[in-house]
Amino acid sequence: MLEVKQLVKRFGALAATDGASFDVRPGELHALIGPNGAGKTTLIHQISGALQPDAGAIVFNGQDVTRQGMARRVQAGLVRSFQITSLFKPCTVRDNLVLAVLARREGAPSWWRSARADAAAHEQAESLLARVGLAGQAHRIAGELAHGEQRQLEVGLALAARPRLLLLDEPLAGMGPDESARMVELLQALKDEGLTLLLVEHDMDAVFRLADRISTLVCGRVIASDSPAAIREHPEVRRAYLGDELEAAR
Ligand SMILES: Nc1ncnc2c1ncn2[C@@H]1O[C@H](COP(=O)(O)OP(=O)(O)OP(=O)(O)O)[C@@H](O)[C@H]1O
Repeated sequence: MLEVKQLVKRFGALAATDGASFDVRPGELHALIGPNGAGKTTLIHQISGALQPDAGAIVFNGQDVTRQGMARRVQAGLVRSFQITSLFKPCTVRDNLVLAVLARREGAPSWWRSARADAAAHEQAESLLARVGLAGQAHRIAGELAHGEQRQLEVGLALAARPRLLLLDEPLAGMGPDESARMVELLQALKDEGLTLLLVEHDMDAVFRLADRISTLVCGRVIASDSPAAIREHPEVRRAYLGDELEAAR
């Protein structure tokens, strides 16, 4: 579904990605791991279209999207989860999702109709609420949700774009154990629906529980792409990053 080929992104003298290559297969949850500063976020930004690579190629469903902008990629189904800062914090959870559904609709948005009166958008928003585990929270103000719930809503906003591949950058960051468990459950449910996911995550427990395959990025290069079992035993991965983290996740 996604082929990342020899991506290079330089910031001055630093090559944040330095010939990174890996692929994501349809229906899999693929995790991207690596030490701090390895280039994971820079890689995700290039895949989503937020950053232009200096060299290399990104192929999505057989189409070279390397020079396409973010909006075109989203239309094609390559969607990065929104950041919390793009929630409409003064609005309710339901209104956030209704607006996301309207924003992603094909063709010109019908702004002359009241968003609140759009039955189809409401129906889709209700289904998204249930999918991300916020069905009981529809009337709450988004800015007043707990951190973990805001991240669940953020996934809901991304799902409103009907992704074929959903990119998630550290969805468990800053969460307590209960919030993490809920997000892991949500990611597992999305995977069970058949959605393809690419996940950057430092929580090795979650990564090894959820991932079908794992790519390890070190100094801007993917040094191994394999099953969790093979990555766990991979000598170079253990040496570069995972020795201690893997023992803890066992
Ligand atoms: N806009 C930028 N300008 C200059 N240097 C940058 C920029 N963005 C990232 N870098 C540098 O590129 C390298 C890779 O950063 P990146 O954030 O992609 O790593 P990461 O693997 O996501 O790290 P972490 O796990 O800590 O989030 C780092 O050395 C970082 O300081």
